[in-house]
Amino acid sequence: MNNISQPFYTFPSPAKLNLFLHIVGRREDGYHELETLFQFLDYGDLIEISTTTSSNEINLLTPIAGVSNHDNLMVKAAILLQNYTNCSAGAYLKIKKILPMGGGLGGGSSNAATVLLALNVLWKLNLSIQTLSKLGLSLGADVPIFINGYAALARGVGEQLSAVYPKEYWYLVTKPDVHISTATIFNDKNLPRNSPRLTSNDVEIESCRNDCETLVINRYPEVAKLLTWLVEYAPSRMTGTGACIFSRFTTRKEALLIQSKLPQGIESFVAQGINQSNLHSTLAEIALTIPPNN
Ligand SMILES: C[C@@](CO)(OP(=O)(O)O)[C@H](O)COP(=O)(O)OP(=O)(O)OC[C@H]1O[C@@H](n2ccc(N)nc2=O)[C@H](O)[C@@H]1O
Ligand SMILES: Nc1ncnc2c1ncn2[C@@H]1O[C@H](COP(=O)(O)OP(=O)(O)O)[C@@H](O)[C@H]1O
Repeated sequence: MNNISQPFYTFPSPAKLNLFLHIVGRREDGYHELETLFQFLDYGDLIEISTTTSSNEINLLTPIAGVSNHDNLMVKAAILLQNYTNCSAGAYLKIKKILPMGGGLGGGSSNAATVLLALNVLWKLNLSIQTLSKLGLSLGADVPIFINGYAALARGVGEQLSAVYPKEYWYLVTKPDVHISTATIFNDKNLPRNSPRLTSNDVEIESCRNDCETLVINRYPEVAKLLTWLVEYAPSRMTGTGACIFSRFTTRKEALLIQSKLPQGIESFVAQGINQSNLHSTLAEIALTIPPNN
């Protein structure tokens, strides 16, 4: 039996969209240099955390199918933070997984960022956003944007962030029935890697693109078919290395209408693009409720 005596606190773990994604070069270690515009969605997973001082174990009470607890980015994030700070406390973690995995919505990275930020508060570690971002980057290239919590134009592998304020449209997000691995796309010899670098941060999203999209369309007919269907209704583009596609609408009502017409069997949801992650307001609220000697 688990001896859980402290309350569980609930934290959101939102999705991200890459409103565009340009590949501008490749580093010597093989990683690609990107210029990508990140915005959050008001939609994502929910993570519950309870801390303990009676053991330093990290217990994930809700395993994710297909991911061993040992490999789960939530567990890895908690252990990384413990080791970095020599923290002797432990934690119980639960997740309500809502985001599709491997869809380019950044769910795993978001989960890692939520655990880092939440345990920093619950364990009272007081690490800065900069330090947490650096730690998070070792878990995945998308972790720093979720730690940062503001929409941003990202350079490097996604860790050099400049604040931007794209319009907060409504999106219909659809998932073709394929799993695309980030590594497979980045390792493909046909991936274009030489987009010109942006000359300013003030960019027109419509005139940009996702440099992975053509390759993915050529390799995965399910993605090509769905994208061809969606562009008849709204501007639509792939996020990350796929396979999810986001279609842009001015109102929620329009997005819901097209969702109702989707071909049968396509997983989808409607959400609003937001320039501040909803995790950060929750963290501030919870920080105020934690007793000083907890
Ligand atoms: C492409 C993006 C865009 O936001 O998102 P996703 O499609 O995964 O959501 C990210 O850069 C993905 O970041 P993340 O999913 O954290 O990637 P990682 O786990 O760090 O990397 C997986 C593998 O992809 C390759 N990789 C990743 C990022 C990058 N800039 N260049 C690469 O070449 C490397 O081979 C690496 O081993
Ligand atoms: N907590 C987690 N949530 C989702 N995926 C995880 C998690 N921990 C590890 N993973 C692994 O990370 C992979 C990428 O997942 P995810 O971040 O959702 O996709 P993407 O990088 O395409 O946005 C998954 O296929 C899974 O093997």
